[in-house]
Amino acid sequence: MIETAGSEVQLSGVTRAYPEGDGVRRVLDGVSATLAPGSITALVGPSGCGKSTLLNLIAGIDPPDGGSISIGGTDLTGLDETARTRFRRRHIGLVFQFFNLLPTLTVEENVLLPQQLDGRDDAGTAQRARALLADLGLGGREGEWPEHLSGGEQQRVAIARALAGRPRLLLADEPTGNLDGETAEAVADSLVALAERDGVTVLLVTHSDELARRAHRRLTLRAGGLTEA
Ligand SMILES: Nc1ncnc2c1ncn2[C@@H]1O[C@H](COP(=O)(O)OP(=O)(O)OP(=O)(O)O)[C@@H](O)[C@H]1O
Repeated sequence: MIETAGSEVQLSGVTRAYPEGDGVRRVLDGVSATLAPGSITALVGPSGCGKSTLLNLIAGIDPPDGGSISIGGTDLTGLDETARTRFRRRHIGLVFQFFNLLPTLTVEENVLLPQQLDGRDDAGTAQRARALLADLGLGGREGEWPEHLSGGEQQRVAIARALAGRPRLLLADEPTGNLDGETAEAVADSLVALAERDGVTVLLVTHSDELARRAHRRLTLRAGGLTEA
């Protein structure tokens, strides 16, 4: 049993606007929610409503214009960019629609990269990376190049990379959006099963009802705010 406790995520009055024409468009207009530790939440909503924007704010990639984002008691909005990057590397796993694997690194090197960047690549890390790849059906594929893998296999590598550092929070932006139906279902099952096993808190942006159904909870972002649905 792996001991990883997910963090509680608290969003309070989060706002974010982008320039539009001569004015600004308030994409997020006071978003508040609490994600329970170890919960899996699907974030849905119409195209352009701000789902990726919100995910990027929670990841600390961008700061919000207002409000606060707290992960496991750490207020991200109180951190500068360097500290947010360090926090993200240490505590947050990210999965993207287009996998974002580095083509010049092998499968295992891709999985280990975030921890190398964080100075945490010891023997235990490599062991966990290999175990995760095996859990994801990629045992024996560690030395291959990403481009030799199918889309579903590449996304499994990205899931291993996201979980290898024992994150407290996993953020996934359309993780099955670039996969065909059957592959998408298998990848979704793996992601949910491993997240539940590790007890990691998960927020998944998705247009897929199949994926949203696997979550414990569904939040809809519409007109700048979140509703339970
Ligand atoms: N860097 C930016 N500069 C200006 N406008 C932006 C920027 N990023 C996003 N936007 C705008 O903010 C709005 C929300 O974008 P976002 O990508 O967060 O939506 P989304 O809900 O994830 O959409 P989709 O489901 O289509 O991926 C869109 O109107 C988009 O054009």
